[in-house]
Amino acid sequence: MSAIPRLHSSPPQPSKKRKNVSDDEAEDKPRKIAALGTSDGKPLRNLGVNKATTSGPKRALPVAKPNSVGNGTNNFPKPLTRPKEPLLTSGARSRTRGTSAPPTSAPAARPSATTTTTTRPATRSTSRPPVTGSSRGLVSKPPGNLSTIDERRFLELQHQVTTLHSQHQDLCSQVHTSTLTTQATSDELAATQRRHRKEISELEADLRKKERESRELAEDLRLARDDLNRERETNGVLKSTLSQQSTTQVALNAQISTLQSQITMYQSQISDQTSSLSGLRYDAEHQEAELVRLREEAEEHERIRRRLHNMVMELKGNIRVFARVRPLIANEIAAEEAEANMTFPGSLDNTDIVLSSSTASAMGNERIETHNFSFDRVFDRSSTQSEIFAEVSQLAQSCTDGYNVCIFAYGQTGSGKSWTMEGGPAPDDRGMIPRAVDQVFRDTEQLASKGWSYVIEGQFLEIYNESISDLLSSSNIASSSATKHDIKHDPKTHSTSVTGLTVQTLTSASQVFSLLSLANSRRKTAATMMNERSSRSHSVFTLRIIGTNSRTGEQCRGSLNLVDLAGSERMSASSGVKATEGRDERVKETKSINKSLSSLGDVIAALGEKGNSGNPDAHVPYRNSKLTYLLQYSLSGNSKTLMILNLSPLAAHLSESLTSLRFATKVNNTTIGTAKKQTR
Ligand SMILES: Nc1ncnc2c1ncn2[C@@H]1O[C@H](COP(=O)(O)OP(=O)(O)OP(=O)(O)O)[C@@H](O)[C@H]1O
Repeated sequence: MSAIPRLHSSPPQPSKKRKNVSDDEAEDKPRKIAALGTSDGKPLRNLGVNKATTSGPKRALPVAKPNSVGNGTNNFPKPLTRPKEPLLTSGARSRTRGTSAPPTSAPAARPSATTTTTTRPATRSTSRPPVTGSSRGLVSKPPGNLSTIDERRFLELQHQVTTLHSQHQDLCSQVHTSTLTTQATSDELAATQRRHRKEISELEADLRKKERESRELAEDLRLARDDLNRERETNGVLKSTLSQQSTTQVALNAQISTLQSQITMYQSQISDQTSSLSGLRYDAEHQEAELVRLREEAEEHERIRRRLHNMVMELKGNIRVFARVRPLIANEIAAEEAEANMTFPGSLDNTDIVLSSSTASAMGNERIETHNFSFDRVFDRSSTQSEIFAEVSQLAQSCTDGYNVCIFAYGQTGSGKSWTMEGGPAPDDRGMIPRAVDQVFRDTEQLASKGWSYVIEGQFLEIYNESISDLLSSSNIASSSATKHDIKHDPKTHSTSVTGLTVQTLTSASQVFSLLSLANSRRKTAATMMNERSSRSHSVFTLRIIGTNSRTGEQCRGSLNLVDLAGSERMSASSGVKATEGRDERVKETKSINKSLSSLGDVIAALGEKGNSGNPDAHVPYRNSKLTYLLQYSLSGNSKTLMILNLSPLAAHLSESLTSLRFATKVNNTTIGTAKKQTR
């Protein structure tokens, strides 16, 4: 805006002139007022000037007529008022020109301020009426009818009029000068305005351009602000992340310093331990030698243990006999069957059983007989399976040491043989077979730490009417019974095998249990087909255990035979079958059973005699029955044999119980030599 000139600035010359004019007017005003009034200050209208001049030439005081100035037709001076400021508009300028400015030709004749006084008479003579001449005439000669006072008064007024005329001329000259000055100023102002308009239009164009630029800048600014806000948000996120990272870093630094101090501590410990390591190494070598020595010692202890265990078993007798009386079962209780009179004296060692029976004499008197029996252990009606196995477990352990072991269950039908050997499904009711199998697998696992590894094989057969059936065969029991099975002995290894019999390699006790249940289901099928065949047959479950010691190279071969014998009742007791066909079959069965059981007794008796005579070549009739021939190596002096005599609690079975007790006593009194370990 500095380029815009100030509207009120004007060239110095005209301004100075105008100022001079104003100053002159300011100086002239009091004089003019004073000149127009009387000496005592009264206004001129109170004077009788017009009245006085009515009679003379008409010369009125000049009255301002705006449109008559400068047109040359009116010579009256302009009123004694200050000239107006010229307007800036062209209309105003034109009016100013038309009223107060002289004609355009006037500037050529316009005198300067200094020449005004010298040229005034000439100007008056050309453009104004000859006022001065008539005035002089009045001054020089007043009317003759006036008094002296009035004449003097007239002269004074005339003088005043003259003075006023003179002043009027001066004022007109000043007005003219002012008009010229105003005209110049107006032209200059117009030029300035045009220049200003041009400048304004240029400035407006600039302004529009600047506004456009401003809008663009504002848009840029808005975008930049948006960017800035986004950057601020990002910055805030980064700041919070940074503060979290800083916190984590502080924690990590603390951990690092802790770890470094620990590392320093460990390094010092390691250096300490390194120095003691050589000492420890020396100790370790010594301890290793000590360990070898201890291991050898342990193996020696194991050998001693086995020897001592065997000695204990020998002291107990190679054929041992337990007697067990079963409790009454539900149907017997319901039928209120009478119990036999059995007592168990000697509660400390549990080895005795006393049966009392009453018979009527020929004279009709009642005769009471008591029968005392003594065995290795006697178990009364309340005994449990685990109590029986506590005595049997040592035998099961012997077979892993390389001995042949044979456990018989002997007794009449229904006396509890199967219950004792196989037991019931509940864990507490499990019999000797599952418990012995468990023990064998446990022992082989424990002996593995002493260098022993074992191969265990199993077979399960049945002897019915002197023929062998395979209870583990995949074919049905009838076709299996038709297959001929021969018994073979190997005198070198003292092992027995049966031709055509299924032999399973066993790896766990659970596998054995599934085999036993398979065999039982086959026996039940056979029982349906063949009339209580299970009670009339011998079943033999055999585990063969072959051990090898990887450290000592020692080998051992043992076997465990678990035998559930057929019912031992006599012919008279089993003759209750009415049908001829069934009776013949039962007679045949009974004969077969009695033959095998009496053969068993004969073998045991012969073994006893052999032991007593000291003749190793004495004959033992093993071949008299399939059962004794099969169990040859388990009954000989090289084996350990246990007979569990099962007894019925019923009074009705007392006679059979006494027969069984007498047979068991015979066995119990037999010494069959010293068991021999089958090792190489
Ligand atoms: N100690 C016992 N506790 C409970 N019940 C028993 C016991 N002993 C045998 N029993 C039950 O007596 C009944 C006959 O037992 P078991 O079948 O074992 O006799 P067994 O001598 O094997 O007969 P068989 O010669 O006919 O096979 C079965 O019902 C059996 O559950």
